[in-house]
Amino acid sequence: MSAVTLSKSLQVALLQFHASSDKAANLIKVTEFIKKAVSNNPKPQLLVLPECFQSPYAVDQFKNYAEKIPDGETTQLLSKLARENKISIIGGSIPEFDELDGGLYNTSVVFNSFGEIIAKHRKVHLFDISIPGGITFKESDSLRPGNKATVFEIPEIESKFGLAICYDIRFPELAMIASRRGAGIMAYPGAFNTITGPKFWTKFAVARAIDNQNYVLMCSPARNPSGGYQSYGHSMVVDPNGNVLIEAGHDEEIIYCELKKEIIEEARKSIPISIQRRFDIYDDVSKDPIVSAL
Ligand SMILES: NC(=O)CCC(=O)C(=O)O
Repeated sequence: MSAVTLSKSLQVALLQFHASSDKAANLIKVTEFIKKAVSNNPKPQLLVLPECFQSPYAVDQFKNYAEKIPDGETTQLLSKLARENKISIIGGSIPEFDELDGGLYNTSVVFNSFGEIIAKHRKVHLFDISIPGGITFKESDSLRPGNKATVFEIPEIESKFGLAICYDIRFPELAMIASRRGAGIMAYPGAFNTITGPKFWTKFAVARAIDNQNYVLMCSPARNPSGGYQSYGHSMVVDPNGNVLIEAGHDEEIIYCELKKEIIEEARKSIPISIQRRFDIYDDVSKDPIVSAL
């Protein structure tokens, strides 16, 4: 495992708000939430947005909100907001239209504090489920899956991250790959719902944190009673020992948290699972996967 890359202390903010069917209003809302978050004292160094923050979370709607990246208006707006506010942003996710292959993807774009795109993750595991009497959802009806794990570094805040989207959290490999490649933080923009959220959301956040002894950031849309898909909310930050440091309710709010490098180091030193792996009896998933930032 590479040494963990995290500045001594990092201030983060998770912005929990809901989207409506009005894209222009959604872009105004994200602008307002970012302005509010950066005016906090202490000012956060990194903002995390929710999954699908400029569109409804609906398979038959993604095409109507999809944009090219980087040319689309949402990517341009986040770049400008990152630059103007001198802040790094993990840009939740938006439906992306790729004109080269004609596909739609659920894509998260990351900006440094100069507004430059430094990472892009396309949701790898699509949310295709059917729970009798509960919820049926089939992202693959309109989306294509991404084909790589995403690990990136933000030099200005001296931190390395893994990035994945929502349902991706059910597959521990992406977080393992990131942590073994030096990430101290795993970020998941995600929109669990009122059926699977209460059962699984916190458990997965804690599991991915303990598996890898890293911080986990989960940023959800707020619940929107007048919308269709009901997001769970409960954005949270979990520390490397599996403690939930802060948790939102299900309404719109911003939560702030300080992440500390020494907590990761202590967790990994005192219970050194990271160096006790038995790759002689099972494979190291971080060895030759397809990984990149962009
Ligand atoms: N947006 C999603 O991928 C939802 C995932 C989810 O709810 C789950 O239970 O997993």
